[in-house]
Amino acid sequence: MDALVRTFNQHKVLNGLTAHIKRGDVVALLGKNGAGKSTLLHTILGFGVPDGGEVKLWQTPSIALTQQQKQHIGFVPQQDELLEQLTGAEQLKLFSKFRTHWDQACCDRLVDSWKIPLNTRISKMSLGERQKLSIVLALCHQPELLILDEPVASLDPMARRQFLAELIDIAAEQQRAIIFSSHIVSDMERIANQVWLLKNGELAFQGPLDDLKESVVRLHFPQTLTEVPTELTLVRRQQLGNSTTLTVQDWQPGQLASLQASYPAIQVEYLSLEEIFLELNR
Ligand SMILES: Nc1ncnc2c1ncn2[C@@H]1O[C@H](COP(=O)(O)OP(=O)(O)OP(=O)(O)O)[C@@H](O)[C@H]1O
Repeated sequence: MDALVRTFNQHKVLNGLTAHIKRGDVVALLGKNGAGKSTLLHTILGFGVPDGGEVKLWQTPSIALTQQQKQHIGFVPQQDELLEQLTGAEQLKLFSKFRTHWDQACCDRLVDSWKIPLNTRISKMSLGERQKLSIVLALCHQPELLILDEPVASLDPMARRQFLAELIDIAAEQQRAIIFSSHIVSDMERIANQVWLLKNGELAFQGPLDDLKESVVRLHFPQTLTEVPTELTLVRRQQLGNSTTLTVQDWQPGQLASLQASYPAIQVEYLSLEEIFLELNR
């Protein structure tokens, strides 16, 4: 996508986003409630027309994808789009009929291990059962691009783990691109290799997860700092008794040596993705 803009009621929810994905990428899409994650995913899928810029999949604008290209996309929406009046089995049969690459063995395996009650009418299924069924539909037609909008919100911890294991297997094949939004940041940290961090309509960070984890750190000084070293990009300062902690971004490991010249006891703490997300959204 290039310079992508989406505006609702004169508010630019997406304000000029540029990013690219390729096979093997597993992108964790992070952002607070209302940051624009679903809007971005829907626009990538061609469900909404950009107000500026463009999104292309396989060199085709998303809004002009052919039926054949759409066959290569798997999507788990935040709110499922299952047909209430059908049973699970009927829904699977109907969906698979229109998919050229349907993998029945994958479907049987997931339905069995997730104990999806296929004979139950979808309107009577629990939220978690519906979410599992949506995931089966998205995963088992072997899409080249898999887009998951909060796919685990209603899953119990066991099902969540099984789902993540499936996703890790799919990601390991390096044949697909996955974009995954979730508020369970620790899950994303286990499977993602790329991060898009949406904030105020822009990508506050986009790039490899490892780069993000190296660039946002906490520096512990066992003394009260009178001033913040000018070479640091400060995110937050905390004072606890006589020690000072600085959370910084744009950290370069090479900076440590020069800081140690003035502060020999300085310590660097690397953070989890969840902590980084919280720090950058404070
Ligand atoms: N069709 C629409 N019309 C008007 N405003 C919209 C529309 N779709 C989204 N918005 C607004 O755009 C903003 C982003 O919404 P979006 O659903 O993309 O956020 P999100 O990051 O997915 O949030 P959450 O984490 O709560 O699911 C919100 O302020 C929302 O009210």
